Amino acid sequence: MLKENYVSFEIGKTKKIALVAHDGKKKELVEWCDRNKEELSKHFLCGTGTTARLITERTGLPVKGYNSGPLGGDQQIGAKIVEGQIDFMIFLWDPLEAQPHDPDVKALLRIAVVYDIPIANNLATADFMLHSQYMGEVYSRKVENFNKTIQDRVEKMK
Ligand SMILES: O=C(CO)COP(=O)(O)O
Repeated sequence: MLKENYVSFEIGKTKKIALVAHDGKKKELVEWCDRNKEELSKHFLCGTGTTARLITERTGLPVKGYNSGPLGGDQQIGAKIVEGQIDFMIFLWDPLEAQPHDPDVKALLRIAVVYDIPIANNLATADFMLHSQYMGEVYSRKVENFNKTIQDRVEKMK
């Protein structure tokens, strides 16, 4: 039963990492990326517009930039998660500052949980993730089998 409701996704050794930080946390994330640029350079990096630009300027690492968060960047990253294009995310959201796009922030965090994406919301977690043995291995994460869910729902509606 459990088996048919879940499908597993294989993640290669090169991870696709999303990097996002609110304004009050950007300096922290940029400095963390600089300290860890050797490890990060082994992976594919992307991020919301301003965060991506600042990381590239400081570290020289290529970071594919989406729109700025308040202009839809969080949603673009959420869509990439749904498409299987992101393996894990470092998202330093600011617990002390209200955001105009709070619904987008929530949506991104929610969809990352739905798709079993590891998420670091602070640098301590980011450190643990980056130094995990799984970084150098192929890893399988399990997500609900959405085709099965749709099929079950369609059956119920009949
Ligand atoms: O607002 C953000 C995440 O919610 C981040 O967007 P920027 O990187 O464009 O500032």
